[in-house]
Amino acid sequence: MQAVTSLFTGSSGPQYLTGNKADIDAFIDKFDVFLFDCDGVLWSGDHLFPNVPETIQMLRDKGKQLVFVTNNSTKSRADYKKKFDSMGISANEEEVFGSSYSAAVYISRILKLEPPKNKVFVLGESGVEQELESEKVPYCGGTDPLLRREMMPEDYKHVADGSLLDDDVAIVLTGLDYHPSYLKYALGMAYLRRGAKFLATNIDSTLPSAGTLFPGAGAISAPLLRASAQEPLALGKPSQAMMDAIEGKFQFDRKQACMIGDRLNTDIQFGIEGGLGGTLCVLTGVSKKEEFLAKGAKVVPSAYVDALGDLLG
Ligand SMILES: O=C(O)[C@H](O)[C@H](O)COP(=O)(O)O
Ligand SMILES: [Mg+2]
Repeated sequence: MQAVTSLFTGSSGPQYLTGNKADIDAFIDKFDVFLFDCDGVLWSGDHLFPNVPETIQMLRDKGKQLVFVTNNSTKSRADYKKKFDSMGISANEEEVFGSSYSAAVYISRILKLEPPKNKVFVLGESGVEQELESEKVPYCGGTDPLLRREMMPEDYKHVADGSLLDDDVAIVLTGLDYHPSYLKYALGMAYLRRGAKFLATNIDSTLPSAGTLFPGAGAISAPLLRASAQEPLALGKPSQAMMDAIEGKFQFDRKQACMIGDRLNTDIQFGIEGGLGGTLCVLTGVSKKEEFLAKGAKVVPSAYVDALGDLLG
């Protein structure tokens, strides 16, 4: 893959901003809009990183437009509003654009499948279900307690003869699922073999939480990729379908926008491929500075900080 570097990456590589107030202020002044990743930038699971609410407020006080762009599909925009409130972060539900919403919008407004054959089989949590509901897209699977059980001998026959399948399913959508089961995978595979479209909210391999890494959405969908020999269309970062939808909803000049994230192959690549004015890598999550400082690094941000709170200078 051709190296993708940000417009503002000086010849000397990405700018290290931590501890340099003048450079921080100059960097912030370049942009009117900040797209914020969440996991690994604002928090790690339920652990809020230091000075995050103050940093968000500082940018608001400078009149910056903020959009929260997360690949974490387990929560809906309404759920994120609750999480922001619980952590004292001033943010509105309308400012959230998650991968579950991105997938729901793609299905309802781009695919626009005709009922009744427009149902989605979900391998994921309630965030996906809530966003499908918000777009009036029918679904099954997901958090259905009937699927959180052992595969029974008779299930094989009922999957094979179709009696356990819903004939209206036209899409299999995978996200981060904390309750995967062999039965869910068996149903997902049966729908794909019937010709259902294979979509994913995102395919991040890992999830940063509690200061370490856990299996991510991509690890959850991997068994289906292997079993079906099909690749899903991923609608989260770095998908440019998501960037186009965000630009359409929030109306901003990409050159005046900066993507802030902790992961090179989602957040930073998303900002760079989207032609944004800049990207800022925060080192409290997945990616390490050695990855983008290395000679010939493939994805290089414009600048980086040790932690988001460093922007307070
Ligand atoms: O596995 C996942 O889904 C990701 O690790 C998680 O969603 C990342 O969320 P983000 O950093 O985009 O907020
Ligand atoms: Mg992240």
